[in-house]
Amino acid sequence: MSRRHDADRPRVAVVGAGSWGTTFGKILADGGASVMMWARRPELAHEINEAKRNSQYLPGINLPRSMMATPHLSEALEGAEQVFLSVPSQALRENLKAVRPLISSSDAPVVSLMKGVERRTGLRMSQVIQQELHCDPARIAVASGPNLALEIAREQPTAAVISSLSQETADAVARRARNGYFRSFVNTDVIGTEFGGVLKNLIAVAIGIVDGVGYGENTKASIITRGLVEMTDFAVAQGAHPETLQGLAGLGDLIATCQSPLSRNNTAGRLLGQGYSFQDVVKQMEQTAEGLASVAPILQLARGADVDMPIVEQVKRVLDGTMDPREIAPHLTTDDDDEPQGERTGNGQARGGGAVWRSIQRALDQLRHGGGSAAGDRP
Ligand SMILES: NC(=O)C1=CN([C@@H]2O[C@H](COP(=O)(O)OP(=O)(O)OC[C@H]3O[C@@H](n4cnc5c(N)ncnc54)[C@H](O)[C@@H]3O)[C@@H](O)[C@H]2O)C=CC1
Ligand SMILES: O=C(CO)COP(=O)(O)O
Repeated sequence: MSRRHDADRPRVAVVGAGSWGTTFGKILADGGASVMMWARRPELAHEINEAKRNSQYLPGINLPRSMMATPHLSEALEGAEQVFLSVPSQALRENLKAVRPLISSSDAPVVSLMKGVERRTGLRMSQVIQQELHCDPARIAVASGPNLALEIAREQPTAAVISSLSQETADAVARRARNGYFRSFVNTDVIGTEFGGVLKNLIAVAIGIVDGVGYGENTKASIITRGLVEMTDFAVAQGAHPETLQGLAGLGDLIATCQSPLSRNNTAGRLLGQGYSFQDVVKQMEQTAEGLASVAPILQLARGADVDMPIVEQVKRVLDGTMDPREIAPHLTTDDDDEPQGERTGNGQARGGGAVWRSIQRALDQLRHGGGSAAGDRP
């Protein structure tokens, strides 16, 4: 089968042909683009081209004819109007070094589909892209939301947020990344959108631990609810808008990832809760569970911003083997001398405290004064 672009369709490139890269390629192709995937392994590129399948990552899914793959990065990127990146976060920087000379004369938007931070630097993926490509940040976008790959590959409807400092870039990417089963909203809060995706992974690991030890719905509901406060306090302290964490990239993704056995972070947590060590879990995971590498840098950033993250702290302790998973709770059980806290005040934290409550109040104020809906994702 030929791997030539259809001249009538806009060309896009997707770097990384795992479960999300391949699914996003299908979203783009079903939205009208001619998609060239870069797959590291030639045999995977061959399977995508010849069988229109990616049987390892998306069993049972037929891929569209307008989706092709190549093991050659230069071929994937040639003439691409938009470039989507979907490799594990820890591998992004090394891959960008190869991408850079190939797109140096292009001003195509570069879009991160990833949900991790770099372990060594604590940087978000858009920051790593900016550093390695030396490009205008207005060219960079990120995509995030409740997007379990296999559900989307089965064309079950969902939505996401495309975020860029440039409204124009966000709009251009959102127009490309939409079809009958996938709706892209836009915002300009890159920090909130990226951290939403990173942080919900950590809460999903905690929920997996709860499942693994066999606790029930109360424990999960309280960890999800307090987890959202933790996520919001952290993200706001880093410069995010609280509304973003109430949207698809925050609450939406938190619900999807915490509830679904398809989630790799949730699965990794379940194994930890069942008593497997961190090393055993890493060995058993066949796909990327970003949360495992993000815990330490997130806690370091949280300490720097004076934000408490008791749930994420417990995940770290379980990963380190210094806490029995059965001690998992929405609070640190070792802090039993704490004074009672106001539920929504976030414990008076430095800058992020009370962000959830403030955003709810702002929304209520706007409604009361006839100001329409609260700020946030817009289609
Ligand atoms: N799978 C999902 O449902 C979703 C995943 N994501 C994010 O997408 C990103 C990619 O994850 P998945 O595709 O799910 O992971 P995956 O484990 O399914 O696939 C990762 C792909 O990257 C390749 N890879 C591994 N190491 C590499 C390296 N050093 N250089 C180049 N390629 C390498 C693998 O061969 C594989 O093709 C992650 O940040 C994840 O959080 C975001 C939304 C949904
Ligand atoms: O980000 C995801 C869903 O939105 C996928 O979650 P996992 O990486 O835990 O599978």
